Amino acid sequence: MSSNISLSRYLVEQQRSKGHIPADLRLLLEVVARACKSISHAVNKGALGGVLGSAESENVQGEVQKKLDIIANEVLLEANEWGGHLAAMASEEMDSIYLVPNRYPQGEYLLLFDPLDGSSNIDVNVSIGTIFSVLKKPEGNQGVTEQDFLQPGKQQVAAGYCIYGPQTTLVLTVGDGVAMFTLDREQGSFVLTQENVQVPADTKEFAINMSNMRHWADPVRKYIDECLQGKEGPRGKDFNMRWIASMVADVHRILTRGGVFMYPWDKREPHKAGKLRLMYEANPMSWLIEQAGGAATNGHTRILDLKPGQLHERVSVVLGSRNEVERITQYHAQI
Ligand SMILES: O=P(O)(O)OC[C@H]1O[C@](O)(COP(=O)(O)O)[C@@H](O)[C@@H]1O
Ligand SMILES: [Mg+2]
Ligand SMILES: [Mg+2]
Repeated sequence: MSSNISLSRYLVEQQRSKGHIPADLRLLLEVVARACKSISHAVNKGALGGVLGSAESENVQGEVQKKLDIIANEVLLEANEWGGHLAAMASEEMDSIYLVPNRYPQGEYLLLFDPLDGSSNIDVNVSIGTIFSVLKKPEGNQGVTEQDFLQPGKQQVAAGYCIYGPQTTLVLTVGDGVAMFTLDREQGSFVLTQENVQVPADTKEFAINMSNMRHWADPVRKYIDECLQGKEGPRGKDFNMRWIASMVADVHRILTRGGVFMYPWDKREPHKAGKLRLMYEANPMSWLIEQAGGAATNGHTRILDLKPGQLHERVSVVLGSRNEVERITQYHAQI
């Protein structure tokens, strides 16, 4: 159902009547949305636009980059660097931070992004997305360093993602709940399609990569074991499983109908806290989930309270329906 409220109008209301965001943050979010629209067009062209397949490069995490990883990164950098709202940006695809060049006006915000989430889904035409997080540059500092980015997720001033699926939908929070905007391709604009998104506290659906089961720690194994026992087990109900291998798509499902998502620490690489990145994957998703009434922990601690030690820090993630996240977190305390 269309509401005829555009993203621009929603943001103006957040600024003027609700006083939630200043004008330059509103303008920054408009630019991020425009960049997502442009990535959506590139995704839709697929093989016709020459955007499928691998590039011959690796990112800082040692992962082979897809062409679309690089294209999406460029689109976000180019769209945002000259607007005057930002001081610097950081991305999954760049080793270190990107300072807004001196020839452009300097702003007060820091933008972090995973330009293309779910890269393994690109070539097989399955949903992918862009994740973003906005922080305020610490006051009083001249210039920007990586240190300025290392703020806990609870200090985010805006966060969201754009999913490129059967529909392109931008999902946003500025600390006033979660709203969803669907791209109307005829109008060329994002239109409000859901406000006050709520994740139910209970669920019968979990999302985890089951192929890693033998590597999990005991609390995760216990939780999934109990789910798999269904009606006959201690939970007394049957569970369903989904795994899209794109965090954006899995979180979008949870925001839409509930569920719990886990990418836990495992024994394959014991020195790594997890696979997902704290600052531009876990933090923005955790804030969205909390704003929708859900919960997000690393098995022990609320994700938004974690103080990052480095830009590309990894983290174990448990998020979604509140009662399930609490149960899994309790298992970590007990076992
Ligand atoms: O292939 P796996 O190990 O199941 O991992 C899937 C996870 O990896 C990710 O794709 C990582 O994101 P990138 O595509 O941005 O590297 C998550 O979105 C997803 O939850
Ligand atoms: Mg990702
Ligand atoms: Mg990515």
